[in-house]
Amino acid sequence: MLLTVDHVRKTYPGGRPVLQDVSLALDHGQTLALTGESGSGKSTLLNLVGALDTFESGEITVDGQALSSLNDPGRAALRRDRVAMVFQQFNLIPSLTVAQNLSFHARLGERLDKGWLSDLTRRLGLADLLDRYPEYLSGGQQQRVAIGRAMAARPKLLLADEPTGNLDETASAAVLDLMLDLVRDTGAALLLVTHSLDIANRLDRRAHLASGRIT
Ligand SMILES: Nc1ncnc2c1ncn2[C@@H]1O[C@H](COP(=O)(O)OP(=O)(O)OP(=O)(O)O)[C@@H](O)[C@H]1O
Repeated sequence: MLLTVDHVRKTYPGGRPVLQDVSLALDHGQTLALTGESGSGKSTLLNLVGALDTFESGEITVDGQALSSLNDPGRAALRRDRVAMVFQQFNLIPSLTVAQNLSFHARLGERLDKGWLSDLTRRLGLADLLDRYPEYLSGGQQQRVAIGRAMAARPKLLLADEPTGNLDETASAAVLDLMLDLVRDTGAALLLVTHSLDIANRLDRRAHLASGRIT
């Protein structure tokens, strides 16, 4: 298994547990849609898997690494080398051009493969936009850059939090197609949070989060 989430519990300070007892597993190359009501903890779970936040009990393993055993540098290395994230708000770096955004993560991990990057740029339709800054791009273009930035380092696991949530129907369809193609071609696994059943149905499996558990 590439990812296992085993009886994970997460409580934010001063609150009730958001995740009570969450377990799921994802194999290499598999795609899983995570659905659930607003506030059910989907982003929380994604952040835990992406080692952006910690949990109080249970265990998460990513590519054989138990996250509870990692210190801050270990978590940073996991995010740099094996996991990539795409967010609803795109989260591009505004002071960097498209070209610089695209290579940013791969450079950090010293995993920049220029042939792959130019292939990605072409596939994502970004070749004519490389010198632009994010504020001069449409939402769909920004999300294509974010996907390119995520996939440039060839992550084993892509985490996507409502990646089409800010896009119109046409741009959503294009972004989803590109993301699924890239994930399949690179053998990456995908854990994708969505409110859309249509999107969830395009993925291999579906998990629903409610009352702090997968149902
Ligand atoms: N940093 C935080 N500190 C305290 N509470 C938080 C924090 N982040 C999220 N929460 C709370 O945890 C619960 C789950 O939030 P989360 O964002 O994971 O849900 P979600 O399922 O992704 O929701 P949505 O679909 O609306 O994005 C919510 O009640 C939220 O208010």
